Amino acid sequence: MNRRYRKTIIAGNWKMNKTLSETRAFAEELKPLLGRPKWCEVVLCVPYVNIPAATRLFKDCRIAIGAENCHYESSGAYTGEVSAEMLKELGVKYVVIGHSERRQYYNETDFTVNKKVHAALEAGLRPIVCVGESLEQRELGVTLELINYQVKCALAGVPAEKMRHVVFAYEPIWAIGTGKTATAQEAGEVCETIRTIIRKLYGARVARAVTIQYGGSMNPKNAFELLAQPDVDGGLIGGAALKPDQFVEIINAANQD
Ligand SMILES: O=C[C@H](O)COP(=O)(O)O
Repeated sequence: MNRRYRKTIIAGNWKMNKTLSETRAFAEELKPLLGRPKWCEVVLCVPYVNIPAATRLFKDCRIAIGAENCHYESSGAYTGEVSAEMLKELGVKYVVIGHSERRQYYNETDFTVNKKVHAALEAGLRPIVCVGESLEQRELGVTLELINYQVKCALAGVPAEKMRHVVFAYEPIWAIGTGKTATAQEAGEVCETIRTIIRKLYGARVARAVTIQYGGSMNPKNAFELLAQPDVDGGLIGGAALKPDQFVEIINAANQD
């Protein structure tokens, strides 16, 4: 974390979990555990159907609401899809783009990720752009080349003045939901690489202001060490964000002086 230049963001990604009543129960349990907001911004990315309730339930504890995906067009004949504009009007602030589960199960490509980044920025949302390698790619030694490709594709055509709204999340696929975490060094190395790519594209001033999260089995036990890496500015948290006590412990790790 480098709080001098950029915001630390702890974001939960609930994926396809929690009904409306479970969302209410989560809020009730979480609120008494939350301390005073300090350094970090806290975000909960929830299923579309829970967004209206979540924006109301978490407003008084200053948790921003995010969506887990959006379409790249602003409207049209795309049955079942939701646009960035629609999310914006509901009070959504962040949107996860290009999560590996969407790339794997819904054929999202670096090309659609780029279109969605543009759509999110156009609508006034902050995209949390996910990049990361599979186990095979790590073992082949191509992680950094792949990250370079994913980051450059995601940012194609994004002007420098919009970059302060963009967040990256480095999520090694082999660490997602597996209990296997990247070591702090591995996470730090890739997050540093992402910043270097942004520096080459946009210059040092832009690069040092971009928040880069780590995601992949982050939990109360490993959060502090991961967040202590200079280029790891927060977390995108799946499983541990479903449990109020664990999520708060991670927020507390990010808030330590
Ligand atoms: O978006 C969150 C990531 O996929 C991490 O999920 P996880 O914390 O359950 O490994």
